[in-house]
Amino acid sequence: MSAVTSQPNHPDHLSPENPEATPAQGPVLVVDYGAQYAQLIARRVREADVYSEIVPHTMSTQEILAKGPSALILSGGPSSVWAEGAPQRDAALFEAGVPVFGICYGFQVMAQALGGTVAKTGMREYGSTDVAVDVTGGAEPASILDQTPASQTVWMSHGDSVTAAPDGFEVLASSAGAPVAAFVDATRKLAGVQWHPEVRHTEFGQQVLRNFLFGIAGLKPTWSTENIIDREVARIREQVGEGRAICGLSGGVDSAVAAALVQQAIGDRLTCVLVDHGLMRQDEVEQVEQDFVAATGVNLHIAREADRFLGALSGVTDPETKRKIIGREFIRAFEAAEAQVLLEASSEGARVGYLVQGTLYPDIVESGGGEGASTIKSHHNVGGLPEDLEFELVEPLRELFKDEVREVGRQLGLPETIVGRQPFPGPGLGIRIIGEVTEHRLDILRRADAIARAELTAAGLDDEVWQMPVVLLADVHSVGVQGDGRTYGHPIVLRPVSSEDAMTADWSRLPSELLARISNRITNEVEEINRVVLDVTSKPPGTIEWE
Ligand SMILES: Nc1ncnc2c1ncn2[C@@H]1O[C@H](COP(=O)(O)OP(=O)(O)OP(=O)(O)O)[C@@H](O)[C@H]1O
Ligand SMILES: O=c1[nH]c(=O)c2[nH+]cn([C@@H]3O[C@H](COP(=O)(O)O)[C@@H](O)[C@H]3O)c2[nH]1
Ligand SMILES: NC(=O)CC[C@H](N)C(=O)O
Ligand SMILES: [Mg+2]
Repeated sequence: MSAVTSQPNHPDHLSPENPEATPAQGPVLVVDYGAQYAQLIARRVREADVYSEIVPHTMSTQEILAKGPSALILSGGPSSVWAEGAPQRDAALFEAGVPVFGICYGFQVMAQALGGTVAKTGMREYGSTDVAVDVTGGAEPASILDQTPASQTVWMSHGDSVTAAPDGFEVLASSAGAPVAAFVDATRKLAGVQWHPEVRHTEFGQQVLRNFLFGIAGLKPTWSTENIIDREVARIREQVGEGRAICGLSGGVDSAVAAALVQQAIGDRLTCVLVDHGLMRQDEVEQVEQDFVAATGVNLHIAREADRFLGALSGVTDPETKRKIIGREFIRAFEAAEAQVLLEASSEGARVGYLVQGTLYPDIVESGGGEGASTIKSHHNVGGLPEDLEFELVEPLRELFKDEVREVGRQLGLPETIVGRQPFPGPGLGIRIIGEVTEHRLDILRRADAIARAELTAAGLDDEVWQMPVVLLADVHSVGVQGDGRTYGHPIVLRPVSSEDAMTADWSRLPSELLARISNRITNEVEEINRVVLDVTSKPPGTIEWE
């Protein structure tokens, strides 16, 4: 399951010019109904050594079958099967003899197409959910729940539920909000689950997928993989040729790995640019400047642009507007840095042309870049890019997830202090102040954040916690009593989460002594804060960042 054993969703791999990659067994096609997780499903199938790629739900049944799939997986999606214009599927797809597995919306589509019932029961389930497996029935010879326990915790994200399975199906499991949570018709090789087996937080998810692929569909693990590093270095060389590139470098994992790959491809024709947008954490810019260059030897230019960003953000409170402004100003800052970079490289008059970004697949899908996927939030480096972008983007990691990127970083020899670093969003503290972003509010948040981070580190929990945003509720006040006097200060939110790829997350159960220490220190040392609250929401339904 390492980065180097995963394949992107790239049609070239199945093209006739690439006979080596053309498997005797047709691909498992993931029909994307606008899911956040379609790419994750394809990745999990490939991790089971079966080739998989994604097709849009707008493809007709005939077109899908013409691709010769060995099996189909219908993904989740934001629609309700009852909504007008909701994507549907005719029964022909299920009658073609090709094994089909439905996940969440795909499960509901399958149930509806074959005569089952889907209803809005009013019982919605998001995040961790208990399901009871019906062990009495136990579909023979193969069930998708083989080798999983009678009671298990899965991750759900649904409002509609299947209340009656179609004829010929056996109901395998139920939950409080999903009377039919899994079903199978082993004879017709059709099966489905209401939950998400593809996310890491679903404990037996990979087993369920394997049960479908090997037990129900009878596939063989024939897919072997190629090396991501070799492939990406070759792609970058082809794209950039003899040109020059700048890389937006934040000190985070993704840009560090992207920079290392591009450096391997084009050497010192790469210059890294760290934009100090005034939204960084305490001492962060200085730290990246020293430690990063020492560890990697990259050519680093620091663009000091706090005035540009804070000016543009003045008076803005809407999260998407903030994100778009930050995305635009990042590009303006890179353009301004370009001239300086060329001057330093004595190539005035030329153009850099290429901008390297550490964009990952989750940034793209959350920005609404998947097939029919909802926009959850516009990541500054994707959905926040301005229309008049003149750089050609170089994004060697855009098909990968964070755990894969960390693995690539390790293979490239980057130190653990960089590849193990907790993520920090490009828009920085700008999306952790709920309300307008001002110098004063940034200063409050920076001081509180520094305390929380120092205490987490002192407790030795940096590796266990994926990240811990500290969020300032700048427009909220609450009453307190300090030194026998009344205060009317701001609350601050701690959002520690565990995750593997940021697609799903759970709130971290931090020791209460640690929470007490953080709360005590922040309220004592940061005058403007008189209350510390803990966010105990999983993703879904929450996201990790508040904006
Ligand atoms: N302050 C910054 N200066 C320059 N580029 C930046 C900055 N912040 C973010 N970027 C660019 O935006 C991309 C996306 O940011 P993101 O935070 O997702 O990645 P990262 O910072 O590299 O890694 P991590 O997820 O570990 O924080 C980065 O890879 C980088 O190319
Ligand atoms: O570079 C980034 N630019 C962005 O605009 C952005 N928004 C969220 N994040 C990070 O992405 C991961 C998932 O975050 P959410 O659960 O809040 O969507 C978490 O790790 C977030 O910190 C961002 N990173
Ligand atoms: N994640 C999903 O596929 C959700 C399916 C559908 N939109 C529901 O809420 O039930
Ligand atoms: Mg970052």
